[in-house]
Amino acid sequence: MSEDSRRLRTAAVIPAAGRGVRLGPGAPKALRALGGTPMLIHAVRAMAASRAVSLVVVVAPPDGAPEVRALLDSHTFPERTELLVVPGGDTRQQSVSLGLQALPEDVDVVLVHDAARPLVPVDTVDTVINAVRGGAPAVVPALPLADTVKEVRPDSGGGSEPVVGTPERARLRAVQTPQGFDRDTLVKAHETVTFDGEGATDDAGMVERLGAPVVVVPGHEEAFKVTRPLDLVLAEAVLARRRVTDGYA
Ligand SMILES: Nc1ccn([C@@H]2O[C@H](COP(=O)(O)OP(=O)(O)OP(=O)(O)O)[C@@H](O)[C@H]2O)c(=O)n1
Ligand SMILES: C[C@](O)(CO)[C@H](O)COP(=O)(O)O
Repeated sequence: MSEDSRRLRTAAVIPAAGRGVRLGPGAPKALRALGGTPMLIHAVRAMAASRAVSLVVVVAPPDGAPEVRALLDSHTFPERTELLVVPGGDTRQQSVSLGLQALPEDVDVVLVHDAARPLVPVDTVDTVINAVRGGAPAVVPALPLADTVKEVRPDSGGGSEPVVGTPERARLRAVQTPQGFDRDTLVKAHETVTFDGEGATDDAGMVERLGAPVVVVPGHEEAFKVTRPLDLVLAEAVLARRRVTDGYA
């Protein structure tokens, strides 16, 4: 049996090491409550809801791995789901790299999913996995934009920014997670691609730099990222509706 034919497992890496500065003061964002349960627990359950996902690697705040392990141990997940916890880094990119390093050899498909997207539906997770299993090396769930987007020249000072252009909206997509990858492609991207400034804002962007194809599949409105306080209000409302209509825990 070749090495590749033994790799048949799908894992999810959940970067959860961010502070959540834009959400305001408090605990690290992934540990803040949504419907009385930490956002991270919702995100892990969202990945574990897919029958294809048998391993979830949680990337904890750098000094918080023991607390995150204890938190996971105090909640229930499907029996089929193995959970690992590793400490994260200073940037999202570093945290994802540290999560990838923890993957066992038999994993061939990797999802990378923000802890800050706790309510992604399982159908979206499965759509991404199926597209990777169907042969795409990198798959991104995304939605068309509601707003028109302007490209500006930032840092011009004085509170106003000159507009450089207006990209054609019909060609733009707002990308979400989980992003799905052939493991070797994603690892190569993390080992070889470097970004200046803010760094890569998503993993698919790193794979694009490798020159490998990246495809978009339909995302979901409820896969939005909890970034600012208003997002938390929306997340609480979605969760409350699910609890009434779907019996969601
Ligand atoms: N050093 C970091 C920074 C971010 N993340 C994770 O990357 C995801 C997306 O990042 P974002 O929403 O920007 O989270 P924060 O960095 O926590 O937010 P902020 O920029 O407002 O501080 C989150 O699940 C966050 O925990 C991470 O694992 N390690
Ligand atoms: C990966 C991501 O969620 C795709 O939209 C996004 O780029 C993360 O950005 P953040 O600034 O780290 O939240």
